[in-house]
Amino acid sequence: MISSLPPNHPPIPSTSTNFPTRPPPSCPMSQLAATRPGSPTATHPYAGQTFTLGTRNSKLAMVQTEIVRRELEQRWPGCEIRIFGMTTLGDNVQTQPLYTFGGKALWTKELEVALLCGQVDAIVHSLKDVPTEFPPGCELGAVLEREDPSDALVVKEGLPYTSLDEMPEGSVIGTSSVRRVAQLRRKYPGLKFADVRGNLGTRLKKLDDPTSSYTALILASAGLLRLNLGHRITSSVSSPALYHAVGQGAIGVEIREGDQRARDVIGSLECWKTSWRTRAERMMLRVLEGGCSVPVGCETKLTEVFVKGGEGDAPLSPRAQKKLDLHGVRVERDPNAPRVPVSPEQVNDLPLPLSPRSAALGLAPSSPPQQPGVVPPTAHLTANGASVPKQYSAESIGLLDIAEPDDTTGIPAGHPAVNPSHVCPITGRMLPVAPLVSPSRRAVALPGGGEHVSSSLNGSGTIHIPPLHECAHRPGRTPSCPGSDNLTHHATLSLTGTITSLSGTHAVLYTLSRRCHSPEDCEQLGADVARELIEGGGKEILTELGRHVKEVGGGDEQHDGKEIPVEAPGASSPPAVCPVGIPAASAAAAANGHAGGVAKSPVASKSPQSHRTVFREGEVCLRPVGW
Ligand SMILES: NCc1[nH]cc(CCC(=O)O)c1CC(=O)O
Repeated sequence: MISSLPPNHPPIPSTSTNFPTRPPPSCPMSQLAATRPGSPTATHPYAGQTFTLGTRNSKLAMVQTEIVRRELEQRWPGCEIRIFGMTTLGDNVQTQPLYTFGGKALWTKELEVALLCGQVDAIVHSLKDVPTEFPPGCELGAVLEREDPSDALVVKEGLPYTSLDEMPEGSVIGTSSVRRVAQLRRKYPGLKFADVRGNLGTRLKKLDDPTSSYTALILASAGLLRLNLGHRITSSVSSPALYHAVGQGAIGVEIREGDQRARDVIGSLECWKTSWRTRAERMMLRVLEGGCSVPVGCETKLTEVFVKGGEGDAPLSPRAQKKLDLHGVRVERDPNAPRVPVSPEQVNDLPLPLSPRSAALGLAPSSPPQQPGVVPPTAHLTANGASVPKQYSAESIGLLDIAEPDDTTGIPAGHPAVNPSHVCPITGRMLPVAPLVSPSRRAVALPGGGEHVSSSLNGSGTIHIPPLHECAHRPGRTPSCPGSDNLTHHATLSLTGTITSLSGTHAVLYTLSRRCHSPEDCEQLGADVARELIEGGGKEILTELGRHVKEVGGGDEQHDGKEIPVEAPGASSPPAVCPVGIPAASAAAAANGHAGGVAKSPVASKSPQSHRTVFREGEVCLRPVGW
């Protein structure tokens, strides 16, 4: 185990009886903390205590747990962080295709027992493998910043292919995931898909073995990157050909329900953006009643929105919140307008309507970057005209205009606020600047303290730069505000969900983009997308898969290298016709550039008898390019 760790990786103990003495934390932030009043120091209430992280014995699980340990040591100096490795059912059953043996807790059950009996204080998981519902007594303590969530193509050593498109018919792609098989069969009906089991190292060995039939594997990019195997990624396989798994690329840490110490300690690791995105994804899967072994793919995009009443302020009053909900891109479909494919990225870049104030000032809204040949999304969207001026009265609700800041800094390039003393020493990123920067790049002062620096952007207004201790990435939030970073977050979240039949012939996809103000809003978005998918034909696809699994499941023969069957034996009829299902051939043609007519709106595609999708204010639902 240790000999095969990535270069420069610290040694990893495999049992709790073999803990090395940890060196004193060397993080610059902890030193900074010790010298700054009001920030956490080694005298926090948990100093001197031991905290044990449980995880699977696989190399990836151990590397991810090391990441968690390092982060905790930085945030909680004086705590001893131990690692305890365990084997799970998923590790033991190597001969049966994963999707055929029931139980969603394949990788988690044994660890949860250890957690509940106090053997460990937290469990470090790949969030993708964590069931959407926790057993009684367990809860999710934190979700860490996401690694690349995409899937990756890894071609056998010595073969010249650089993408799936280049592979000859009959090439064998190794993967044990029904999600990958189903979606890729849809776009590449000529390829063969075969099971491949074992940990990442084992799979790569099987791939490179010249006697094996595999041409390539599809694996999660995140796992390869975390194991320093990024050089094996031949290319990324992402939407619209392949939507990634729910939670893919994120590390989730499970704790005992109500364990305040764990909530404080583990909660300090939370990345709110990843958490919001994965909450939406996981709620979608939960409503679909699927586990990690269902052909459900997704994609999320979160764009932070800064509003007055944000960082450092008290939450908005219910009245202001209600008005805020009304502030957004209100769109409805014009049935006569031409349908134009729009990518999920573009959904987030939809131009915002002008506030009356901006309009009065003659300010232009920020325009999204346009791809050559792609008609701007507004071409088939109509803002709900008459009520707009009233609704978008930013002044009346104390809301600033909204712009798309640079995701990492929130500061427009060249702004005087870009000053090295405001760079977070943990992430190396600029501290967030709030409030935002309107389409005209104006900014105003926020109440609630902090440094106020004049902005010369437009010669008006000031900009709020939080002092270092307000940095969202600061180490261990003080125990006086456990599990909370005192920030009020607002974001536009876009979630695409897709369900594909194992044969690749039936698929349903739905995208919804909505302004969210809380984690619960994100979950609601996930539930709404799930409902649309179910009503759009996803239910039939999942039911059919369930039948198939029942029929082929239960066998214990060696499955490695075996082709994954298209349908259950005897179940030759396709799933009940799905209203928005798109036959593989036309979908493949669309993906190859003959997109005409594929960007069918879910609303338009539904018969009048079936339910009608009513867009709520602030929602956008569009079909991505190539689907
Ligand atoms: N079920 C296996 C699993 N669980 C998490 C990862 C990779 C890391 C991640 O997706 O977060 C993998 C391997 C893979 O899918 O290639």
